[in-house]
Amino acid sequence: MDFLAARLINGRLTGQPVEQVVDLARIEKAVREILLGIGEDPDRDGLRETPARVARAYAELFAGLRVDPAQVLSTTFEANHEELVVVRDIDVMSFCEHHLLPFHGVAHIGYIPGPDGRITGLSKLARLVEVLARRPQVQERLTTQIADLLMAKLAPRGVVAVLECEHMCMAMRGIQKSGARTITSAVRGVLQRDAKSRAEALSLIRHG
Ligand SMILES: Nc1nc2c(ncn2[C@@H]2O[C@H](COP(=O)(O)OP(=O)(O)OP(=O)(O)O)[C@@H](O)[C@H]2O)c(=O)[nH]1
Ligand SMILES: [Zn+2]
Repeated sequence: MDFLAARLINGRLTGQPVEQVVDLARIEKAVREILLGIGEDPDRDGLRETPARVARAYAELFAGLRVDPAQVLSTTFEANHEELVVVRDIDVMSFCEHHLLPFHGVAHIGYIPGPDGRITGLSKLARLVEVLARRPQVQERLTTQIADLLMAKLAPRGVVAVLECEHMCMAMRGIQKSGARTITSAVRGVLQRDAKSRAEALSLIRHG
């Protein structure tokens, strides 16, 4: 585990330096080619360090690829709480895998702990989002992965994940529609089966 990836899991800076796990030289070479491709001079003063900077930035932005998201949810607590827990407005910054441009917005996550009442730390929900978002993604898969991992690791009675994001590939290029937000949701367990529980969860998410 390298420094950047370790920070995503638990904030402790342990593990290998990032240079040993990401091929920075390869990224640098590719960025230099891109600069040449767009007709720039990669050797001019302002751009000379750019390939190396972009390589370091990519190592950070895609650090989630080097983390097993299940590790994030390894700490759980007993709480005997079998009611809904909702964390709203978790910041999401990810990259569409089609254009490698950012999409960003918020995630709302809710779950009903299982019969053993085990809960996880609230920050772990945000860490889970980070680990899964710092990869080439599509919003639908990111949403599904969040819900499925929570189901697998916490064995809750139900899970809901809702993401609202704006995609830079729609805003800055192509159709050039800024401000359009894409909403995706994934519902599991009792929240999928029971309309009343789902309506309660979604109303907390909408009106929080
Ligand atoms: N479903 C989904 N589509 C996405 C996501 N991020 C980007 N896209 C879309 O991926 C599609 C790729 O379509 P293509 O036709 O292969 O690529 P393109 O010619 O660059 O498409 P335009 O963006 O329409 O110019 C586009 O419609 C993007 O809006 C995402 O998270 N989910
Ligand atoms: Zn895109």
